[in-house]
Amino acid sequence: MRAAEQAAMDGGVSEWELMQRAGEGAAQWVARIAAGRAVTVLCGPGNNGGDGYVIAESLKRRGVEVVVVAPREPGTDTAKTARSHFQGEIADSELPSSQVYVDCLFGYGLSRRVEGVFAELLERLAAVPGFKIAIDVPSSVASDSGELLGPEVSYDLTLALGGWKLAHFTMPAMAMMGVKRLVDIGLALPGDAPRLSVTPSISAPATDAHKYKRGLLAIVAGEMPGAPILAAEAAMRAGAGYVKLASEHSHPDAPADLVIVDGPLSETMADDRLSAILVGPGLGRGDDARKRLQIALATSRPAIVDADALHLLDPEMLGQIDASNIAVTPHEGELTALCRTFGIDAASKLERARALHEKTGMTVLAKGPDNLLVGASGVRFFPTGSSWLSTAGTGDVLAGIAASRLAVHGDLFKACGEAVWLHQEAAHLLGPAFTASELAAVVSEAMERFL
Ligand SMILES: NC(=O)C1=CN([C@@H]2O[C@H](COP(=O)(O)OP(=O)(O)OC[C@H]3O[C@@H](n4cnc5c(N)ncnc54)[C@H](O)[C@@H]3O)[C@@H](O)[C@H]2O)[C@@H](O)CC1
Ligand SMILES: Nc1ncnc2c1ncn2[C@@H]1O[C@H](COP(=O)(O)OP(=O)(O)O)[C@@H](O)[C@H]1O
Ligand SMILES: [K+]
Repeated sequence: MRAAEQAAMDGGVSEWELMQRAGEGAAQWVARIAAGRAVTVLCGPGNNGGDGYVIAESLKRRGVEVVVVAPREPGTDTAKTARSHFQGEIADSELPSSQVYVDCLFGYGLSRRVEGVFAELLERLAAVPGFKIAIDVPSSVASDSGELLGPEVSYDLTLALGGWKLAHFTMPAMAMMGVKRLVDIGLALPGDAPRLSVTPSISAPATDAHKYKRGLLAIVAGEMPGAPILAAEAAMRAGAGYVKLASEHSHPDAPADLVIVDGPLSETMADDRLSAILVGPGLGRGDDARKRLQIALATSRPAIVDADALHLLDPEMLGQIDASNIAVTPHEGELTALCRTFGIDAASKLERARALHEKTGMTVLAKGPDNLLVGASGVRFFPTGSSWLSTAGTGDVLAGIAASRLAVHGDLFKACGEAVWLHQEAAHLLGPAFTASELAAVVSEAMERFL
């Protein structure tokens, strides 16, 4: 953001002009929400506070009753300019009772824990009823990590200024932001900046499609039969023309349309029509599992590696293959295990996922409420999905969808992104309290949104 703002200023747009755009853009939202009700604006000492004075003045001009609470005088030149343009009432620390609150204490300049008068104000803000709006980011949130550096306030709306910050899509910060909207202030973000994933567009099979052309996916089963079946159920509904389960177990409950191959894995993997491989769900973690993983990866086919397999991957195994053919889909615990194995010591989820990608060449989909994808096309965050996804087996469904998409087009980064969207849409269709197999069953219905 600082680079983008600097570029705009080098191009002749002053910081004051940017602040006016940000403040006016935010004030339009606030005025609509206030709908005639009184508004209290909390202004901090930096440019986030400056935005607050612009918002307050703009609201006043529109006839809205406004009180500014500012425990400190502005410290930056631009915020001082903004302050001087505000003609209304300023209180120094008491939070008046109001129906709409606008929090402009700190933005991306927050650099240490919020304490003293600012912490007290945020604690009071947390306790009062009313509609609460965070400007740019909630004031106790570190915008680059999503870490909480002060009192937790539950906001109804967060207005990001000029561009999304990492905190907008990272836990724990994103959970307190309410609805999120972006206020455009005319900045051009650098091409390699982390971005929000855009809704994918999925094509129906070509007119001349047949099952192999649409993609043959092999799912490598292992010790536990349930997980690969769940993945297969999802994969059969996510685009691949042919899904095979390579298993040495009997699967009496497997659907009739799933082909189960029980011969030696090396023979199944020798089929040169294979477009993609999924290995990990239900694999087990013993010697046999390790061998199966090695056989699967030795094919050099694009692969989704998930669940148990994430505890077996190590630098030695990757040393023998082209790891750029692999996407891993770890949850928090699996990401920690991978970082341990590959000697990565980084603090935030983004830094860990990025380091894992850079060190190994693998595409990394670090899943969870704050899904994050790092790979050949950069970094992508995703809109928040249904928290009902937090149930056993939904990870297997995600892996099945990703592997199926991979079998269709062979692009790891794209497959992982599409999988997150399809997974979330399937959850959305089901509403509350579904099971993983119900989730797998509606993946084809979810597909409709993206065709
Ligand atoms: N630079 C620009 O071009 C623009 C910036 N804008 C706004 O400016 C914000 C960033 O402004 P700043 O960089 O001035 O930073 P902030 O306004 O976020 O806060 C920084 C100020 O607070 C102090 N501070 C940091 N942590 C503190 C703590 N825990 N307790 C007490 N004081 C603390 C700092 O020393 C500094 O004075 C953005 O979030 C956005 O709202 C917008 O106006 C758009 C244009
Ligand atoms: N609170 C949540 N909000 C949104 N999505 C979630 C939440 N918790 C989990 N998920 C999603 O559900 C899936 C869970 O996967 P995982 O942890 O591997 O479960 P399992 O191993 O039981 O299949 C992931 O895709 C994750 O992103
Ligand atoms: K703020």
